[in-house]
Amino acid sequence: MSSKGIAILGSTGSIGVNTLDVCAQHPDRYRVVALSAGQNSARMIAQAKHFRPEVVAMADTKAAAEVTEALAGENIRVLAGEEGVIEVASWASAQMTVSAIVGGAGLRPTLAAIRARKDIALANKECLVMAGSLFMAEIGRYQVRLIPVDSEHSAIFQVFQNSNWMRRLVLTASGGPFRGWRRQQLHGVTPAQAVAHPNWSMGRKISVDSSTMMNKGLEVIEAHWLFGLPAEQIDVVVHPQSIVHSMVEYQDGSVLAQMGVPDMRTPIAVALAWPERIPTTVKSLDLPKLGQLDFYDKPDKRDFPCLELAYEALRRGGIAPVVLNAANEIAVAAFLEGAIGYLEIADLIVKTMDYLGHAPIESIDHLFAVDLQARMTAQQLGRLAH
Ligand SMILES: NC(=O)C1=CN([C@@H]2O[C@H](COP(=O)(O)OP(=O)(O)OC[C@H]3O[C@@H](n4cnc5c(N)ncnc54)[C@H](OP(=O)(O)O)[C@@H]3O)[C@@H](O)[C@H]2O)C=CC1
Ligand SMILES: CC(=O)[C@@H](O)[C@H](O)COP(=O)(O)O
Ligand SMILES: [Mn+2]
Repeated sequence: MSSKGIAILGSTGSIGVNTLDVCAQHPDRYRVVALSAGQNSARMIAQAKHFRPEVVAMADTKAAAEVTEALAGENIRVLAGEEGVIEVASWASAQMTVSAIVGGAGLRPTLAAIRARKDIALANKECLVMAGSLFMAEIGRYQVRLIPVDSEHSAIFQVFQNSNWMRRLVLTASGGPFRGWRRQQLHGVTPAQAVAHPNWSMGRKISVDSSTMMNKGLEVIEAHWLFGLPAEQIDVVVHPQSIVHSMVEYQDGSVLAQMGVPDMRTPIAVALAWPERIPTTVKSLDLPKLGQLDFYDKPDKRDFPCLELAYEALRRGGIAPVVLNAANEIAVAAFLEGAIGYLEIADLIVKTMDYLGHAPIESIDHLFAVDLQARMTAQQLGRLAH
């Protein structure tokens, strides 16, 4: 059996570390050939010494200089800046690129990987939120395989049969750390409270998104592009245990769900091995010990407006999802820095979407221009420092 070359974008993050863990369990199947990250030079140096890739890249040039110095004499190329990350994404000996940079910064490198004909294991949901139709067109044009890593979309992918016979998709949402809270209780929420997800250990940005329900909104848009169903056929149900990762209801009434303990190494292993399966060290699901699984309606939009904002952006199309995503990234970063309060996250997204209005997206260059404009607008409307 020949081994598969793997490039990982965002190797120092939560998905990146879990991906390396799965690869380490199967050294005969996977060769880690290229790694990239942002600023965490210490973690990258340790990963490079352990996995011995051919190349690593740091988006941050100071971090790249630190990695270059630490890896002198190790026969590992070190690249810097976004160009370096793009080289890693399209590295010649990689067959698959794992897209796990957080936020819109992942879009250019992931498009580069597609154009270099790499199969894509996609964790970065922002790519599809921002560029859905253009992104899927590139996947078709370059004839590469796109396998979702996001747990809900991996679940649907695993039980997917034929979209013609689907009645609806049902995405499960944990409800996050503030499940059941009302708007008046959310005023004084702190970053430490917002990143404390009840079931998953994840990066700070997606953890805040889970707490506002924006994560589920982004996932509705992601599901639309991956599986081709309109907003009206994509539902959300709250499931606090995160054991049922999502469901597909077919027109004959049959509902297929995928279950497992909440551990991202399962969807990562599915993406790396598809259409085969590989063993992982993920614990078995002990249903008698769990006792029961609970399901509730999604929260009232007056308490958690972000989910409905995302549905609205999907229905509007054009620039709306790009603006939604950009404003959310600015607002979440500002909240994490203590510059705005928790409830101002949604307020700033609404203001930015209202300010920029409706327009079609004409090209990928136009999309990046709108993204930049939306980020600057959100900063101005929120009176935030650039
Ligand atoms: N964590 C999870 O369980 C899940 C995550 N996802 C999605 O996967 C993606 C990654 O999430 P997660 O792993 O939690 O995030 P983390 O914050 O843990 O990791 C983000 C990674 O991206 C790198 N990075 C950040 N900015 C840049 C940049 N400008 N250029 C290059 N690299 C950059 C970081 O590098 P450094 O730290 O070195 O600065 C880090 O390696 C997100 O889109 C998220 O929505 C989806 C489902 C589940
Ligand atoms: C692990 C994963 O896929 C996350 O996107 C997760 O779904 C977040 O949980 P929420 O359901 O709370 O958004
Ligand atoms: Mn998810």
